[in-house]
Amino acid sequence: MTTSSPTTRREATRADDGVVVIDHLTKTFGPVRAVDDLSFTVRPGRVTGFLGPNGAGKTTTLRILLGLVRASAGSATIGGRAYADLSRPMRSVGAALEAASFHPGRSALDHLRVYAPQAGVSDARCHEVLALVGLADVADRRAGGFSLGMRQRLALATTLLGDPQVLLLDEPANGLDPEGIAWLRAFLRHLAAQGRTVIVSSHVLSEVEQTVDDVVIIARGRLVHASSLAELAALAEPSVRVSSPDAAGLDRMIADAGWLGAVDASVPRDAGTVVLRRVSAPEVGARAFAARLELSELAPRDVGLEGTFLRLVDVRPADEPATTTPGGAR
Ligand SMILES: Nc1ncnc2c1ncn2[C@@H]1O[C@H](COP(=O)(O)OP(=O)(O)OP(=O)(O)O)[C@@H](O)[C@H]1O
Repeated sequence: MTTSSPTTRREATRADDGVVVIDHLTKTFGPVRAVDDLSFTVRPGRVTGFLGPNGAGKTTTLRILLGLVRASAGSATIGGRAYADLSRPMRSVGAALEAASFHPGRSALDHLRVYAPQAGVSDARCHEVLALVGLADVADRRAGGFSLGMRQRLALATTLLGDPQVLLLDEPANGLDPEGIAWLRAFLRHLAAQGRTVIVSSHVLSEVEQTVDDVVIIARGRLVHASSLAELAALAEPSVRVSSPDAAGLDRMIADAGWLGAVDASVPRDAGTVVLRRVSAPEVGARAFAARLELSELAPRDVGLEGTFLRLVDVRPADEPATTTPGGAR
């Protein structure tokens, strides 16, 4: 704990309103451990990607945060408070979790008017959020005729009604065309720059990697990795695809070099072709030359961020520790 002057403490308190803390959170559904002793913190002023494969526990975590599901153990708080204890929830947090459903016969504006009293906002705010998401021109059109992208924008407008400090959005780019995706990225960055906490969940990193500052990656309900996107990029490891007309010779070389553990088991292994992780092309070239092994392919692979993400969420032993620092993932 650091001491601070009254002024800075007041500022800090305001910023703290947007801090989301998941603390040793566990949720079981019968025999299923959907969330398993999960802890992480999300800060305001940044866009955070909440990532994990299907069934990882993202929705359950966010539903607990929104007070829709009760935790089995641990806590999930916004600005230090559980959702149920927030004095004006729609001012604190706006969420678009499920694929939004709208009354098809209701106009975009009327849809927002339904939620306005709950958010404690005026009719003017309904117009304002429609303009913010680029739907002002279709305010009076029926939502039933909207494209998926327009429905996503309307869902976003709904979450913004109460001018919330924290935004929780589940796969918000889904259904948007490239122009819409570019708009969404700029918009989310703008919201974070205003000091809001923006959490975007997705099961693919590539969908959000141009939008997020930070990543929280979970798998099987557990934390796998939490860092800035830049730190995640630093975890990329080299990998190389190697082929030889002499399949037996290739196997021998891999064994002699002590690379059996480096063979990527997730890549189909054709006779005479393997993918080696954490091994560089020059290392393989030198070994092959020394072993007088003919190679027909020696191709370094750019795993990219998505590759690093997939490696991290790969099924790992249940007791293997999560990583929160670069270089610690093994
Ligand atoms: N109400 C429920 N009853 C029983 N099991 C549930 C319930 N809700 C979630 N689960 C299970 O908990 C696990 C985590 O599900 P969750 O929906 O939180 O994952 P997710 O990361 O959001 O996945 P997706 O990306 O597919 O939405 C899954 O095994 C799921 O089947």
